[in-house]
Amino acid sequence: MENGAAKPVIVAIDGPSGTGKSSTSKAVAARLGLSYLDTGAQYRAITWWMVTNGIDIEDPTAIAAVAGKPEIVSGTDPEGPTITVDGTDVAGPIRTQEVTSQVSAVSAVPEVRARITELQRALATTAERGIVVEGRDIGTTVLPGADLKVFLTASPEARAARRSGELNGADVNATREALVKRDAADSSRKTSPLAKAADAVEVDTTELTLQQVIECVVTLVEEKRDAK
Ligand SMILES: Nc1ncnc2c1ncn2[C@@H]1O[C@H](COP(=O)(O)OP(=O)(O)OP(=O)(O)O)[C@@H](O)[C@H]1O
Ligand SMILES: Nc1ccn([C@H]2C[C@H](O)[C@@H](COP(=O)(O)O)O2)c(=O)n1
Repeated sequence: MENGAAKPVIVAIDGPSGTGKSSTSKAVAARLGLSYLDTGAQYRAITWWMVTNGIDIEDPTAIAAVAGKPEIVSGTDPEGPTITVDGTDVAGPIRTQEVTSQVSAVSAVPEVRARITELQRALATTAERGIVVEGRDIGTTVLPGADLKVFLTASPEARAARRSGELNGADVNATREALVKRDAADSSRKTSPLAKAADAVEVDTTELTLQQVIECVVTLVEEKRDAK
């Protein structure tokens, strides 16, 4: 690039729930001076709006009809990511059990995915230094031309233990069942399901510390960036 400025690097990090996508992506983006986008937060935000406005979550046609209404804005600073719906900060409300239990149904509706995918691509193409985008279909559908694709995995037991720790010792078995159920729904939907891209690097995080995963991904990004 002219003036010696580095070319923007686009990183896609996908994987099932609780594999460490958010923690890893945020840390990698902060270390490398990149933007960060949590696409799960966007699907949670539109789900929050549907729930708040009394839309029947069992009715995909009703969801599709209003999918274009809420204005969802994501702040992409990895040191303080933000998410608003129609100007309201929803960072807290989108993490409730009510939203978590309904987000798979809402995110399976093609009109919802088209809307959110458009927002994601706009943010990715305007990130000056590049961006780390995490989700379920980033490498396969949203940014198939990403410079680096990483697919994080971990055993359901490890993921449930991590989540239970976050939820102040919630029952590990119930947590495990809930995340396995959500992964099954996310993997089996027709439109851009949770899937590993053929050219993604798979990292099994079961036996790795978060710091080890971060170092691994930072190295992968630096290798790609140096080769650009
Ligand atoms: N390698 C790891 N070892 C131990 N704990 C980890 C590891 N990676 C992440 N964690 C912890 O597991 C929890 C879940 O991580 P995180 O939210 O990053 O996962 P996620 O894949 O983004 O999940 P979701 O898709 O449900 O949002 C967090 O408390 C995080 O600190
Ligand atoms: N690219 C994405 C990101 C997320 N979703 C859906 C499916 C998840 O269950 C839900 C919440 O994501 P999380 O906050 O747990 O990462 O959002 C999706 O369909 N596609």
